[in-house]
Amino acid sequence: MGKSYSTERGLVHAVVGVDLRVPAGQFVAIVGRSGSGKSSLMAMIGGLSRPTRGVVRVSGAEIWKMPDSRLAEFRSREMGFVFQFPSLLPTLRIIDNVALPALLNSRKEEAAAYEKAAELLTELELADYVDAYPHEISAGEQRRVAIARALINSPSLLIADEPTSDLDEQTEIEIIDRLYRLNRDRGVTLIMVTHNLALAQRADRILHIANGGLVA
Ligand SMILES: Nc1ncnc2c1ncn2[C@@H]1O[C@H](COP(=O)(O)OP(=O)(O)OP(=O)(O)O)[C@@H](O)[C@H]1O
Repeated sequence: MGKSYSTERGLVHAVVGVDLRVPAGQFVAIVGRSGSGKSSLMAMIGGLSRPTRGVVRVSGAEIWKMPDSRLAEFRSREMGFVFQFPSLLPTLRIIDNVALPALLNSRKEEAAAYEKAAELLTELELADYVDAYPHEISAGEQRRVAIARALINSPSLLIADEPTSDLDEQTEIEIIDRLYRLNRDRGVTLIMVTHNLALAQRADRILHIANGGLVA
C-alpha cells in the first residue's frame, strides 16, 4: 500500500509499496525515524486516512471499499486506538470516558457499558479512580484509561501510535507491559509504533520503516 500527500512542494511520498500481513493475535512493533512514514501507515491500517495505492484488509474486510458510515461503525467495533496523547474528555469522569465509545457506537445498553467499563478499569488497576476526573490522575494513569477506552468495544485490533511518549521510563515500561499482557491474554492483535527499540523488543516482530518503506 502507499500514501502520497499533495503539498505546495509537490507530491510527498510518505509510504511507498508496503506489503504487510499481520496474523491475528500477533504483536508487531514499528520503529523508524521521525518522518519515516509510521503514522501515515498506521492511519491507513486504522481506517483514518485513505491509501493512495493498495488495499487494507482487517479481519478479512477491505476497509477502504466501505462507505464512510460503515467504515466508522467497523472501526469502532473492530479497532481500538491509543495515541500519543490520551485526549480524555475533561468534563467527564474516568468511567464515563471509558464507557462513551460503547454508548455512542455499538449502542450498548447503558448498564452493560458501565459494567464493562468498570471491569476494564479494575483490570488496569484503576478501580479507585472511576469517579475521578482526568486532571485528578497522573499522566501514566491517563494512558491506562485510554487503553481501557480503546478496549471497551472488544476490538480485534489495537493500534497504538507512540502510546508512551512523554512518560518517564518506569511508567513507559509499565504501559508497554500492559499492552503486552492484553495481547497475550486476550489475543488482541497489537500494532504499535514506538521510538524506543528496547520496548519494541517485547513484540513478536519488529518492522523497521525508512523513507516510507519497510527495511530488513
Ligand atoms: N497531512 C500531510 N500532508 C503533507 N505531508 C504529510 C502529511 N502527513 C505527513 N506528511 C509527510 O509524510 C512523511 C511521513 O510522515 P509521518 O507523520 O507518517 O512520519 P512518522 O514516521 O510518523 O513521523 P514522527 O515519528 O515524527 O511522527 C513526512 O515527510 C511528513 O512530512
